[in-house]
Amino acid sequence: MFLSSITKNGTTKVSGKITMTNEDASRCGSCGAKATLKCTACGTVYYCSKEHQKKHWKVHKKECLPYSEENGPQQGRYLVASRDIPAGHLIFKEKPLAIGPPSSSKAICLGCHSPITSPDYPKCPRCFWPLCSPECANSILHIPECKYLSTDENSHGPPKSIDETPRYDVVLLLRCLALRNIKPDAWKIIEKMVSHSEKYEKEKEPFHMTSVTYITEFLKDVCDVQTAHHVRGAIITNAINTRGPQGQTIRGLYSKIYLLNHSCVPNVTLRADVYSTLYIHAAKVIKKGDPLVFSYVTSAAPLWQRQEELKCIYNFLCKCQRCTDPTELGTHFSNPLCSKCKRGFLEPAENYQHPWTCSDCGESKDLEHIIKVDDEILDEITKSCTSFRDSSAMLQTVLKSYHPKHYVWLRIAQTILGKFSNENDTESLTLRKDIWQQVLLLFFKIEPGLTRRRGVSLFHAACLESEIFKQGETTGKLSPQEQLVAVTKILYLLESAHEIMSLEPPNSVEQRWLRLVNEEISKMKTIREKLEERH
Ligand SMILES: C[S@@+](CC[C@H](N)C(=O)[O-])C[C@H]1O[C@@H](n2cnc3c(N)ncnc32)[C@H](O)[C@@H]1O
Repeated sequence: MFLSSITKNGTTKVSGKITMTNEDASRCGSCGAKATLKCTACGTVYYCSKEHQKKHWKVHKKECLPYSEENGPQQGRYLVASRDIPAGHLIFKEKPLAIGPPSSSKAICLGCHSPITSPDYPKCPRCFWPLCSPECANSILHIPECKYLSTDENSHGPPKSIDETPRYDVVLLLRCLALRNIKPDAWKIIEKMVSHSEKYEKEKEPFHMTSVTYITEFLKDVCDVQTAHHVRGAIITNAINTRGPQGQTIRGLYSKIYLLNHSCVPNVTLRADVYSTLYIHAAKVIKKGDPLVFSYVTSAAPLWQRQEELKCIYNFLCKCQRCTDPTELGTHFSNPLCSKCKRGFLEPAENYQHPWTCSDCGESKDLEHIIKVDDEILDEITKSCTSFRDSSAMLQTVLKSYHPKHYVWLRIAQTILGKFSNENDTESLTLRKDIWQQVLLLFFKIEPGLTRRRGVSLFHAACLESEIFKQGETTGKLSPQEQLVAVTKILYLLESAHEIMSLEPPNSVEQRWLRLVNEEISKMKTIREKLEERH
């Protein structure tokens, strides 16, 4: 028959685009009869025969998703590209199953998620939690948790001020639990999520325990302790942070996005609109069979910081291409120069915590020592960053102890760029532009492709080039030919930034970047036209 090989998750591949499934029989997408074959590419549509699959392809190809779900012993379930996906392609977008404030938040309205800034905020008449207006007490968003929160007879839960507090952690937890009755299908997905709750329970992690104790001991009839541990763990492991219209942080759980596994060399990007709909794009060309991965932690953190966070929150050791290469893809992002021979770099063995050994002379140091030296240097330089010229001289000094793509260099570079963004003499502009270009080269390695970080860096580099061009134009230092070359370079940078920024979803806070890039592009095009006319 069609059978040729067995895949990891117990399905049997056939030539072409169809798979035998040993799941319960479903209905044929073409005729509605009982079906035991399913589309291999997306795994969502079933067929009773190969012929009916062929017949249905005209309709299905418009909806056939470019990914499918797989399962592995180490990494659990994950999504895999079922065909080659071009860079920038919108792989899918998804609305949240449930949204709520992050685990720790300043006062935020539970009816509409607006930040609350006045200490005289209105309170919900039933549960006494802060709102932005009395009308929000009856918002659809607030009703589900209000039912539970209002059983807190002694008002242990409501925040007592507008300051940041972890009390908001329970809100999303209760909204998820409310789905058991409101949306049972969504609840089934949450039940299946990885939660690592045994770990949180065993370690008695204080934030976890406080929320679980509150909803099981102070509120009536919410759920049993095991369910509370699971849901709280599932939120911590799977929720994604987004931003509301006023820039406020909100977190949400999603029905497919949670299946994206982690890599420190991501190939997809997540972008959100203000309604927390997430857009998943290919950051670069993704080959058929590649897992779809994004980074759970910031790519700008050194190896040990990324690994500790992944272990502590997500309970695994990352074995991605970047983490297993002792030079982190040739960047030496976490490797200091050996202080003994000054030729080699200190590199970790398989376990990042083992003594780090010089690649040239074999000298070794403990991770603790490396972190201490990095912290001291960062502290000293950040404190003495008082003038732009001194700071950029320090950036050069740092290169005596670190590679130009090391994270200590990056942190100092970012501090300088932030602190001296208004220094506009030609020398400072040129130095800042050079720093941005080095930052860009680094991100090209650690956050490659169509990522927002690269888009923003390209835009900043273009704006500095543009400022230098304008000063050269005013002082008459540039010949018409040199002007044309400079404008062409600026337009190239801006158009590269545009390619990335155009992936920002409609109704997103980040659309402002796209507007800025578009404005600069049209200004530069007008200048180029005038120059070409003169030429
Ligand atoms: C958001 S979930 C991803 C989906 C998950 N694999 C599942 O089966 O539901 C995050 C969890 O997946 C696992 N995971 C994600 N990326 C991994 C990786 N690169 N290596 C090992 N485990 C990984 C970890 O258990 C992590 O806590």
